[in-house]
Amino acid sequence: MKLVVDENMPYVQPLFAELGEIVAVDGRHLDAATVADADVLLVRSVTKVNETLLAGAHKLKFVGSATIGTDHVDKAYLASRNIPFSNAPGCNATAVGEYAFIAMLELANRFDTQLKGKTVGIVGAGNTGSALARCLEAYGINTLLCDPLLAKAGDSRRFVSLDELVAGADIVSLHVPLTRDGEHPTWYLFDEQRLETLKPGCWLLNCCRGEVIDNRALIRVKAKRPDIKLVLDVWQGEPNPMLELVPLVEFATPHIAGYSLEGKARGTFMLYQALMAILNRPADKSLVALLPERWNSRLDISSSPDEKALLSLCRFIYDLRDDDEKFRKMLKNPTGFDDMRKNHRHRREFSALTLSNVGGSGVDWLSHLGFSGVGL
Ligand SMILES: NC(=O)c1ccc[n+]([C@@H]2O[C@H](COP(=O)([O-])OP(=O)(O)OC[C@H]3O[C@@H](n4cnc5c(N)ncnc54)[C@H](O)[C@@H]3O)[C@@H](O)[C@H]2O)c1
Ligand SMILES: O=C(O)[C@H](O)[C@H](O)COP(=O)(O)O
Repeated sequence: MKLVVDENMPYVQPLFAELGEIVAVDGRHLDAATVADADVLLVRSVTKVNETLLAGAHKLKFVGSATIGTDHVDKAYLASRNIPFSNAPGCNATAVGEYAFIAMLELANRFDTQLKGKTVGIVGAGNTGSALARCLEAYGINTLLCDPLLAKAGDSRRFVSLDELVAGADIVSLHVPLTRDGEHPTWYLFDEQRLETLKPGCWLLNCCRGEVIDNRALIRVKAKRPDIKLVLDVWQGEPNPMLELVPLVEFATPHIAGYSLEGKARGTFMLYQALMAILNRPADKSLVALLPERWNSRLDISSSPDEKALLSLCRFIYDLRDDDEKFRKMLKNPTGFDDMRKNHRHRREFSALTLSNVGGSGVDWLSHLGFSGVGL
């Protein structure tokens, strides 16, 4: 069996080697010839999976994407060829939620204000939006959720319309899939008109797909509205973001919000489970056995941290400033965006760090935030 696999997928050898020959490829430049005799194709978001790529791949038994998003996959085409497809819903949701939460703490620190007391609007309350909401609620932040599809499906949480969210939120964080059709398409959901209605001093974060914001309009609006502060992990036209947009952004990263070690590993593992089920073979390997141990030293805290101390704690896990600095330097190189993604040193999730409360009570919220705890 020949498995063509994106080279940026960890743990492929231990999970798939028993099935046959693994050919690791640069997913951004994968061509039809390379997949022509593949039995299995495992991709990430940078590979366009469509008729152009697969018309000659007659042996293909399975296509998997180790990602949450599926806008790079022509699922109707796969269905028309009866090729089973799986993605990895939720695999990196914790990573995205923690990234957005940390970014908000960083913004508060940079502008000498407090996250505490602000209202955060979350557009799209699925896996990543909910992961962010959990962090915010653990820290006592008021959230507004907008998700007309979940509202219609009977989700019991309280939802508001997008207009209400934008009118009420001091911070807006985007967590929707990229869609062009249906009742609630998200392509340019934040167009010039919508961007202009953001509250004075609003912070806007995009960790979903670049094209959910009209980036050209964002540049125009930002010129008129310097009060708006931006965190962008995703960009229209990746891997070539509009270079004039980058200096307007407070924290800029190359689509790595979901790049925790755990998140990437879960993505590969979910495809392993899906493929084994299709091949009718036991999926007897363990994800926990693949991952490195949690950090074994624990951090003692004597009292509930204030916001500055919380930021220090978060920076211990992930210092967003480092990636932002690297991103701005890397962009000078034409392949910098992808190079940085390829060589990214995956961060751990909050749960990798064990906190111990040596001082008493009042710190339960840190375990709700995601940290592992001893006596919290
Ligand atoms: N930056 C990254 O590294 C990264 C990582 C993971 C996911 N993503 C992107 O984020 C997207 C969301 O991920 P998820 O795990 O939360 O997906 P999800 O499917 O669990 O949740 C998305 C939610 O958005 C809602 N939605 C759809 N259209 C909407 C609209 N017009 N307005 C409001 N809500 C709408 C859906 O009902 C759904 O509940 C993915 O599709 C992917 O494109 C990016
Ligand atoms: O949809 C997703 O899961 C994310 O956007 C994913 O983390 C993107 O990473 P990539 O597949 O491009 O490596």
